Amino acid sequence: MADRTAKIAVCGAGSVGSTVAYAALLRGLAGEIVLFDIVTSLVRAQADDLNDGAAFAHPTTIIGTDDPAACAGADVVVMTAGARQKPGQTRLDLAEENVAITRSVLAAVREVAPDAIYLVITNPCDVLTYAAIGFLELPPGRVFGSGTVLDTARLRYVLSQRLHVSTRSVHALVAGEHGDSEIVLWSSANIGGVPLRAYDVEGRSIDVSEYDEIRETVANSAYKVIEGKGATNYAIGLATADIMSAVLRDEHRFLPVSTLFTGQYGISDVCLSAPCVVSRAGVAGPAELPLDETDLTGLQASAQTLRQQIDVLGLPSLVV
Ligand SMILES: NC(=O)C1=CN([C@@H]2O[C@H](COP(=O)(O)OP(=O)(O)OC[C@H]3O[C@@H](n4cnc5c(N)ncnc54)[C@H](O)[C@@H]3O)[C@@H](O)[C@H]2O)C=CC1
Ligand SMILES: CC(=O)C(=O)O
Repeated sequence: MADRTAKIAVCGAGSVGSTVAYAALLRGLAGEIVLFDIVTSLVRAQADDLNDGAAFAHPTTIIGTDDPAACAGADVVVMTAGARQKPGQTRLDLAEENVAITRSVLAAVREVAPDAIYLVITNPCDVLTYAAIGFLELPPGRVFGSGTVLDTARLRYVLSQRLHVSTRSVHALVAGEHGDSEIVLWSSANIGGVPLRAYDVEGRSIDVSEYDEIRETVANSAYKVIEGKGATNYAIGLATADIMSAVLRDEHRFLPVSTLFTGQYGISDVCLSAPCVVSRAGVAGPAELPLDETDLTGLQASAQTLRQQIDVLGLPSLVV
């Protein structure tokens, strides 16, 4: 059932922004969804197309506009505006251009939506989450990134296919950067409660020797899709709607979103993903799982990759 009082503002009405709005519409997350983009003809057309489907979805008003003032009073602001990867580019290659876009978009939206929860999708997601916390000058818990929620869904899909079980029975997480240095937390992975290392049902199991190849498959998934169709949009649309549900419905759900680390796992002053509790108040955490040495070292190395990028961009420190 749609929450008629909730308002979502989606900045950027390209592939990702429009699919986020579509997924939110289907899940009935809000009474009003505002799509904001600088390309007036595009944003109006996206809203018209979505409104044409209103008869088949939850009652929701969709507005397409080039005026950031329309985001006024939003409960959740989703940042998808910016450049996307061309085939062969990494997410980190987008940093400089997208930091500038994020700064200008969020400055305008914050004026009218100072009480919102801000969710960063634009890449490089972790670096931009860090930048957005600085630009917005809001408590870090009110600003976070989709992080490895999408990568975790990809991992669950790959494991479910190999083990022939539902994705819902796969409890395994991707953490760290939403990007090339991401890691799988193998030490806590389990299938229906059975540790992955001990799992052997109907002759199906995953050997430790397969871990690296599975991580590569998950980390390269976006490159493969971008090679084929120029962008990824459906899975991130669904992932973003799921995160927004955790916020708007105050679900207090553990999700691997990107948040500011302040000493957890020996990591500080960088945004990356580890399980956090997501609720109407935003994000709390990250929680400190008991990681084995390999997972801990991998997480710290991923943090180091992101920290170097933040240094290159000269973003001011968030942890003193
Ligand atoms: N975090 C994640 O898991 C994922 C992140 N992404 C990222 O999302 C971003 C968007 O991707 P797409 O939608 O495919 O790109 P797109 O090019 O289809 O759409 C981007 C939109 O941003 C708009 N825009 C640019 N500057 C703007 C400004 N100053 N104000 C308002 N709107 C502005 C453009 O007009 C365009 O419509 C990219 O950075 C991409 O890498 C994509 C998929 C997954
Ligand atoms: C593009 C991107 O970040 C993804 O699909 O993972």
